[in-house]
Amino acid sequence: MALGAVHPGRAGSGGSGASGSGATVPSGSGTSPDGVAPGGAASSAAGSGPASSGVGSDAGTPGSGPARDARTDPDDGPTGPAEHAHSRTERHRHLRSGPAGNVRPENAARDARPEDTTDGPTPWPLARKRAARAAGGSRPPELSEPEDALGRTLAEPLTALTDLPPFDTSAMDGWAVSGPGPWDLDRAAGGDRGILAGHAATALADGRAVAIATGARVPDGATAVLRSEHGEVHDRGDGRARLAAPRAVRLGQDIRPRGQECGRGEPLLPAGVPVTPAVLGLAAAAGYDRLTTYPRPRVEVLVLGDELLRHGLPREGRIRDALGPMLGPWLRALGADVTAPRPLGDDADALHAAITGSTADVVLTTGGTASGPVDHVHPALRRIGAEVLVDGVAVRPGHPMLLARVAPDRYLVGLPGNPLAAVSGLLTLAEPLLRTLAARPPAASSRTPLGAAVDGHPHDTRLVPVAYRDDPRHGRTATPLPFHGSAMLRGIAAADALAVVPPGGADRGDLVEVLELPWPAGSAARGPEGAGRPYGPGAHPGGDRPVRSTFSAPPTGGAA
Ligand SMILES: Nc1nc2c(c(=O)[nH]1)N[C@H]1C(S)=C(S)[C@@H](COP(=O)(O)OP(=O)(O)OC[C@H]3O[C@@H](n4cnc5c(N)ncnc54)[C@H](O)[C@@H]3O)O[C@H]1N2
Ligand code: MOO
Repeated sequence: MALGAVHPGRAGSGGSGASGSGATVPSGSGTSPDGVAPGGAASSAAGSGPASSGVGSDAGTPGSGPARDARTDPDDGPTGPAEHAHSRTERHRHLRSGPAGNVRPENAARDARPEDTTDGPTPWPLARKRAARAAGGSRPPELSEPEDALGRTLAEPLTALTDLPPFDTSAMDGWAVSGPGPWDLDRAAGGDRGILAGHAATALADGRAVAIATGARVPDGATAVLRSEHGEVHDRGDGRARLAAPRAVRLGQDIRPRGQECGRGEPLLPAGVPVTPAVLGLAAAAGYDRLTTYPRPRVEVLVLGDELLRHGLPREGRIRDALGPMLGPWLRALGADVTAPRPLGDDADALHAAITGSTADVVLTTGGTASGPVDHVHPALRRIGAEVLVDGVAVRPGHPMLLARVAPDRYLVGLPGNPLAAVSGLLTLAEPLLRTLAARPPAASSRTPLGAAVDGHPHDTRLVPVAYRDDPRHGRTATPLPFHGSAMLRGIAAADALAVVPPGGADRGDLVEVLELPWPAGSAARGPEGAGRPYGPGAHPGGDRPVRSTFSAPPTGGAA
């Protein structure tokens, strides 16, 4: 519950007079049009639009936050909105002059921070590294049942405990034949239905054939399997039949030889591989009943905030807890074991007791990271003498996020309360920490061209929800989505990934790092009214309907 969130310098920056915005509160209220309609009509009118991110209160204004105020940040530079409200034209001018095209040269010296400075927010890439290295590794490996092993990491190589297939197997329904045809059909050998999968077979003599099912063990003496659609049976009237093959039959045709996939003792997968459903299948086929895996880190989620409701509609200034329902499944997808989120309200003693009493590897708090009167996370950490490893990160949204060691091998990740800021903290700090604790392999870094320009924060990284779209010029692009304000989840709920936009911004077509989300790309919401509409001119999501606000200030909040 941060109070006083109105940015002191924002009054002059609001009120572009532009109409048609999705913002429902006036500038200075904490809801920024930045998150709503980057590049939208209002932004062009203001000349410093929402896309000039990092400029609204949502994107945060450097040096303005309580977390920063607590420790003077020499790197923050000027804090006034005027400094940050670069027009797109202005930004492009800077971009063109920079060698990498992204960082404005005149900011480069100011932005350069020594790798391990303890002052000021930690640069985003360094924060992720620190989180990954905070823990030495996982708890010791253990034998787990397949259903528990799913999503964990193999602690030992998977070695075949059997040949696969374990015997010569028919690949087709038809007949096992011995030698060149035609063949005497042996109806007695396997009964009417021939040899079925899972049944034993007697040896087949040269010149004879027997019906066989897919997956059945091929009898000794068989030289090939003839598919049912490729053979002709001629009844000889005396209860016997002849089988003929109009086409030539190759030796070994449609027989899967024993050991074709692997021999017993052959390595199948190395240690360190994540256990996917396919790995579970392979392990079962190869003879495993249980797997040796690294245990999942245990995470306890503490949801702070007296204003939060767990059911029903927002009322009397209170809102629904959006993080409790979201974080459990998200953390599970990141490999953690998560208990039901605990709502703690804004109670300093309850927080202290919950942190010190927890047996989880990681306590994850939501809200209370700033320095409002009921923001208890920092005081709680001081009270227990925790070692703060990351205290604020140069990223928008989410800059007040933090990471601390609260006891040997026990960690606390403090996520800011604004929901998209919490996602930012989850991916910046919790994901790398949990990756190490779960002994998961590092995520493959992937870079994708941006589908539209994104204005940058002067010296903080931005994380922007994107959807993958096909672009005639750039192929698959990461197209920024609207509704990416720190208090909003509408953009991320329609997103395939989060684009990492470097300080200074990036242009359409620039390759940017993307953080994949733990659900399939392409499953994001689409449609004309969906948040999946791309960012850019004409994509103003709030411009086509009235804004429901009791305030009379311009709905866009201007450049804010
Ligand atoms: N004077 C300043 N105030 C604030 C600054 C700043 O720089 N100077 N930074 C802002 C930023 S950025 C963020 S992010 C927030 C972080 O604040 P807290 O971590 O202390 O979070 P709260 O104040 O508790 O909540 C912030 C906001 O989010 C809502 N919230 C909280 N929990 C939930 C939840 N589980 N589900 C949905 N929404 C939640 C809460 O009601 C507030 O609206 O601080 C700013 N303040
Ligand atoms: O509102 Mo804050 O930018 O960290 O999300």
